[in-house]
Amino acid sequence: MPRQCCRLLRYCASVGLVHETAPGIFAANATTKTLAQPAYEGGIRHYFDSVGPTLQVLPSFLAETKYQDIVNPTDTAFQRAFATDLPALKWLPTQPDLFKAFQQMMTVRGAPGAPWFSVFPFEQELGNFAGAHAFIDVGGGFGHQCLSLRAAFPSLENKIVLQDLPETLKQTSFDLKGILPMAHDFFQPQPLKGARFYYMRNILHDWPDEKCASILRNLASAFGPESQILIDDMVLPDSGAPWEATSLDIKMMALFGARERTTAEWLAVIDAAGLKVSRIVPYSTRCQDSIIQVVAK
Ligand SMILES: C[S@@+](CC[C@H](N)C(=O)[O-])C[C@H]1O[C@@H](n2cnc3c(N)ncnc32)[C@H](O)[C@@H]1O
Repeated sequence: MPRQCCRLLRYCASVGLVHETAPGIFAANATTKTLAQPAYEGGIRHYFDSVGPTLQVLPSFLAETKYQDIVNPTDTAFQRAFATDLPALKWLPTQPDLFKAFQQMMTVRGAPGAPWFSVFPFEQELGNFAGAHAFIDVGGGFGHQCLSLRAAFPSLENKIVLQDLPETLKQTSFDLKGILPMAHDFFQPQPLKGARFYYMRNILHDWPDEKCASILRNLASAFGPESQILIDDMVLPDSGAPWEATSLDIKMMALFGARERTTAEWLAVIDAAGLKVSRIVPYSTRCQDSIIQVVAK
């Protein structure tokens, strides 16, 4: 093996990324195999190429803005890092490689845990709903949540809709058979009326409070008598939040001018949209990823 490769692999072995089976001989381990999957590779690229440069400028950005709350998606450390006036979620789609890495990473976020619908009483809530669209994944990315729901509930075939920006839908390589893809901007009124579930995973944590209220109002405008919104996001504890949650919160601050939220903060945002919470069902213990069930007041 060339000396250069050996040197790099010796480093990888020292931090557990490969096994050193004999002097100068290396083998892939479970970590190597995980990180070689496109979704995890996407995660590494996203953190190196989009999050890293943003966090590098965050300290000076915070000092310049005198540690004020960051609530404007067009005035965050991200704009400084990438010399753009666009919000991160508008700029990233203009950079296909960075955007693909971000979307790939999202397909495995939370993947090792129990799926949300195995804890939230999904079937019971679905009841005998007979409308055309049972489940709309609003801002559903590459469609991974739609696919796992369809696999768990085959009767939902052709009743699940994946909505996202056209740039996202164009890039998905998943076989979306039985799922209806639809380009839709969630800052516009929801065109599909009367669905049972309007589901959003890791959407509202990307936006400041006012924008969240606007997204929620656009969904509520489509409510039929059986409709509800399911927000799938973290609920921060009032104290003692784990590092995974607090670091994601800082990422939301730095890139999007957004935040992870405590129960009180969720209740306030949902109330501002003229809606109410009917229950909160946590489904992952470590980060308190939860389904926040929202209904008309
Ligand atoms: C953090 S990702 C979450 C993706 C997916 N829900 C998940 O949990 O993996 C945010 C998603 O919002 C989409 N998005 C951003 N702005 C949007 C808009 N105005 N309308 C619809 N989707 C949008 C992005 O394309 C992206 O797929």
